[in-house]
Parts: sequence; C-alpha cells; structure tokens
Amino acid sequence: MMDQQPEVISGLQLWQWRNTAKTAAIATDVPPTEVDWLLQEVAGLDRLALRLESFKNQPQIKLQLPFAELETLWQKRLKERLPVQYITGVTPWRHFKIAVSNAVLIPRPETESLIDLALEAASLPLQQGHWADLGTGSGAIALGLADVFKSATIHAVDYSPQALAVAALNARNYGFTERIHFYRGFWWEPLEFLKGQFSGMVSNPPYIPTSTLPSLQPEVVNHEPSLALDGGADGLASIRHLVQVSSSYLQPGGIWLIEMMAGQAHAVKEMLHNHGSYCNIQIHTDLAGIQRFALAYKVGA
Ligand SMILES: C[S@@+](CC[C@H](N)C(=O)[O-])C[C@H]1O[C@@H](n2cnc3c(N)ncnc32)[C@H](O)[C@@H]1O
Repeated sequence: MMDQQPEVISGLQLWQWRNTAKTAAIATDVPPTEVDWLLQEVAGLDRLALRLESFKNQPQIKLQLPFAELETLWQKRLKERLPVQYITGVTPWRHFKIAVSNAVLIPRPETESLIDLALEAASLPLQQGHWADLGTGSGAIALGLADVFKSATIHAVDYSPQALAVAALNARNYGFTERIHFYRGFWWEPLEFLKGQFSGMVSNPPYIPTSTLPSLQPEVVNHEPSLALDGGADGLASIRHLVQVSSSYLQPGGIWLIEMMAGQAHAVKEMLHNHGSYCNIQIHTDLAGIQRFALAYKVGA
C-alpha cells in the first residue's frame, strides 16, 4: 500500500469520506474505529485530530496513496473482510508497531501476556542465555523477549520463509538484528546445535481443530495463513509435539511456555504431567479469564 503515489486532498473531502466509511462499517458489522486506524496510517492523522475532527479545516492533507485507492481498500475491508491490519501493513503489539502481511498471523493482544509470564517465571540466571520463539510469525514474541531479557539471545523459528522475512524486518526496525536469530524449519529442528542449553521456550502454536476452521470469522479463515491456525484433528498436534520434544532442548529448570485455546488447559496439563520431564506445571488465564497459557519447568534444576 505504501508504494502508491501520494495524493493531496482537502480536510473537508477526507472528513466526508470518513463519515461515509463509518456508516458503511456499522452497516456491515465492522468496527467503525477501523476507519480511523486506516486514516492514522495513510493520512498521518493522530488520534486527537481524528477525535476532535480538527483535520476537517485543514486545506491540504497528504495521503500516502491515491484517494481512489483508499476507497478501494476500504471496500476490500467491507466486502472481502480483509483485516484492516493487512491493509495498513502494521498492528500495535505491546509498545511495538509490528509490520504484518498476509504471510503472518496478526499478533493478538492476549499473546502480549506471554512476555509478562516469561519475565515473572524466569529467575535472573534464566533471563540470560538462549531463548526460543517457536512459530515466530511476525516475530512479535521474539521482539518482546529481546526487549525484556536484555542479555539473552533469541532464536526464532518458523516453517514459513515468507513469515520469516516479515519477522526479520521487524527485528531490523527495532534494532534487534544482533540479538534475534532466525531459522527456517520444523519447530526445534534448526536448533539442534543448542540442544540442552535453552533457558526457555515460548510458543503460540497453531491450536485450532481443523474441523473448527470453517466456522471462524471470515477475516481469519479467509485471510490469515492456515499454517498459523490449523492445529490438526484435536487442535493439539503442535502442542503435543512441543511437549514431547522440548525437554531435550531445555536446560534443567528451563521454562516451557505456550499459548493455547479455551478448553485445552486440562489436556495440556495432563500431557505435561504424563511426559515426566516437567514440574511446577501452571495454567494462567488471559484478561478475559480464559485459561489461555500453560507454563512448566524442565525437571532437574
Ligand atoms: C499462531 S501463529 C503465531 C505467530 C506469532 N508467534 C504470534 O504469536 O503472533 C503460529 C506460527 O507457527 C508457524 N508454524 C506452524 N507450523 C510450524 C512448524 N511445524 N514449524 C515451525 N513453525 C510452524 C506458523 O507459520 C505461524 O507463523
């Protein structure tokens, strides 16, 4: 989107477009606030200017794309249910502005808590050394870990090379290229050379049962990568793998931390318990009170 030719229009013209776009949003069950997200990115307007509508009197506003293209993109949002984050190319996550494309899952607000949980769970020695972000997608978790664990090296893996390109861009944007290393491969496989040495692992793996996918919102099922969503028949295929394999990659006392779907906590807890290599198994809720995160330590510290 940002490669388009810029265009200058009047504040009044943009104000009128905004009103029409908001009315259409309400009529099609799209949050009207998304119109303002779009205008913040393409017209460089801040939240206050939008809230007070002070831009209405500006003689000229420079858009980062032709005005007609703005309308085309908004129609795609409404008719094709294209997520607004894929239109703007960015999404807020913690204090970052994360670049996204349709090669990556849009990082969700609930996933932000994984970073706080990792920080609370890790003693000072564990806040250093090697951490893994498995299934990094946009790289959001890797950025979050690099941000709170200033002396750690983050190893971020994804199976999708297109996702890794987005993640690498985000790492560059925040000056983390030295501290986040990217690998293409199947979960832990590219990290074999560090087996037994990891202070911790954080992952938000695909966890939606295959049969549930068609019932998700069209924004998700029609636009987000299925590799990021599909957790196999019971939704637990990736989590099961991460339970089985991670203990040989973690150092004794190392942290295992994942996000999961509502209703999976009991099964995940049981898997961790039955494996025999994990202790102090904990389930944590998200801000909505849903059992969303599982945390455990490798035995033997
Ligand atoms: C739910 S998304 C999470 C993305 C990002 N970590 C986040 O929280 O926003 C799951 C990610 O796992 C990746 N993935 C799926 N299967 C994988 C595998 N076998 N090995 C490595 N990554 C995989 C997907 O490409 C996707 O980027």
